[in-house]
Amino acid sequence: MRKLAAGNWKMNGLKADLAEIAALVGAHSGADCDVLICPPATLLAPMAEAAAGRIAIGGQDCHAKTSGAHTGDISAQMLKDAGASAVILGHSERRADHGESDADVAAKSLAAYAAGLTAVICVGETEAERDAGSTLEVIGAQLAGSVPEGATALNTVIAYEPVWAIGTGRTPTLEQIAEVHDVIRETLGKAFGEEAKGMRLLYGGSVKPSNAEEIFAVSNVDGALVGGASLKARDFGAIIAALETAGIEA
Ligand SMILES: O=C[C@H](O)COP(=O)(O)O
Repeated sequence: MRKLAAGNWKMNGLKADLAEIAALVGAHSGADCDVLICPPATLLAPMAEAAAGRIAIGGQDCHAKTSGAHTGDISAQMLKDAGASAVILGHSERRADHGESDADVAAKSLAAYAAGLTAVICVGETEAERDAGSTLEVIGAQLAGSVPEGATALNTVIAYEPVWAIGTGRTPTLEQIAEVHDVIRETLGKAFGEEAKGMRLLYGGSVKPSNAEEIFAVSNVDGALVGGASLKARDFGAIIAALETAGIEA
């Protein structure tokens, strides 16, 4: 399967930062893995133009409906229209800041499919849940509630992001990442059969150039969803290079 390096710019980036995309496209448009950058909505269209189809561009959220009286929201169709081919859904920051439930994430995923976007559906446990020994149970429930019927290897990517590892510089052990990713693959297999084998499973949470190689060598890790280290072409480029190497060695 082709690996995926996805960058989530979160609420960062001004027009001046489009230079990072130009640098990334210049250096990595022929990469031996897929590259996706999800900028804030204000930069979607100019970034898609700068990327010129050589790397993929995605949104960070979408509404479950296609249009209507929903001030401040963006539909999947609008993301597509602006040049996106994917959308991150159910990120823990959306779940925490906007009270998004698994059912909301499932509804948004269906909207993404209908618009022809790939849904990058995020799951992950809090530190308290890990300490309580309920990580696998939490992930299982999030998958069951957030990944809708109709999910395929083409339209769905799952990102495992332990909440306590996001932006903290802390990461799970490689064994802990393997344990969760293996369970995600198995759980998806029970729900979606053969399709699950081709669904890409990304790890996210404090991925950086210095730890990317060892994380990409872990079983069932098919790429990464990178926050802070995706903001600079140089750092993200190093992560892309580590993923390309992992793909060749696999
Ligand atoms: O979506 C990306 C993740 O939340 C990871 O963020 P981070 O790489 O800054 O820890």
